[in-house]
Amino acid sequence: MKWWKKEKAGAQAAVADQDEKEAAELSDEADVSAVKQETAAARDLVLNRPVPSGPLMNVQGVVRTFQVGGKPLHVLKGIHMEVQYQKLVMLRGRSGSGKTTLLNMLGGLDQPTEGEIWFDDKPFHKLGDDKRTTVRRKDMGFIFQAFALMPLLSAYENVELSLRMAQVPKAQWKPRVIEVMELVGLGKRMHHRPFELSGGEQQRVAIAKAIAHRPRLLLADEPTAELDSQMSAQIMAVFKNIIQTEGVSICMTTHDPTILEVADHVYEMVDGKFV
Ligand SMILES: Nc1ncnc2c1ncn2[C@@H]1O[C@H](COP(=O)(O)OP(=O)(O)OP(=O)(O)O)[C@@H](O)[C@H]1O
Repeated sequence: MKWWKKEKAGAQAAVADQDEKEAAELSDEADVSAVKQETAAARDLVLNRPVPSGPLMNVQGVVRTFQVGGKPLHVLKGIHMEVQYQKLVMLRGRSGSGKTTLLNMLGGLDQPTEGEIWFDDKPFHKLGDDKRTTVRRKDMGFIFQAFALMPLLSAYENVELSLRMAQVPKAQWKPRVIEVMELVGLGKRMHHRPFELSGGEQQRVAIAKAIAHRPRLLLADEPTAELDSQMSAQIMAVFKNIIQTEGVSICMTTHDPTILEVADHVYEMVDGKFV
């Protein structure tokens, strides 16, 4: 497991005990239909956001060099790319080509040695740690190869946890969790725990969790790597659906040539550069 995946899992574990208690307090008797209307209104607001003509994310000349044993290791060697609003972008390349390193930059989990990353017309590469964390929590969602779900919490509670972490007001949790679980096709299985769900279903819970707080950008590192071709196709169908219904943009890495056709744009990475 890569370090930033561990960091995220650790942060979630720290609040898990408290979350389990609070999740138990949720009552099924709440007036779901009234709050569902509020949620629909919030979604309309998101979808009616004006879509600017420029890209959501613009990467210019990004270089990332690590120092390994006192020697420079050049992993990214001048990356230029764009993620347009409400599009699906794939980063394809062999293991070790630098895809995850680039995804870490896009998500603000690491910073470029050189170059610029503009997010929503703001210089993301210039922000300090705190401001980057704020942008990440509010406007970005992450999906990982290992599903990063809390095993003791139900699918519902896992998604609710992400709303708590994004500091979404508690009154919105229930309708929003139900909405995103229905969106990923798990409306009838949301009270199951991860071990009671298939790999594809667990990944759909992870998607629900990543989009629940209405991010603008979804970053996914090999989201279909552990799935068979049928489940991978389902995940890609969910991605296409949430671009339409949630107005999100997606950037994902993949090794899998069979899913490339659903991308709006594919960047092929070889040894730290696009070809
Ligand atoms: N923090 C780091 N310190 C030193 N080297 C690193 C660091 N992070 C990544 N690397 C190196 O950068 C190279 C690219 O790694 P990266 O994980 O980005 O590749 P990848 O294309 O995502 O591979 P995979 O598909 O296997 O995940 C590798 O040689 C890796 O060892």
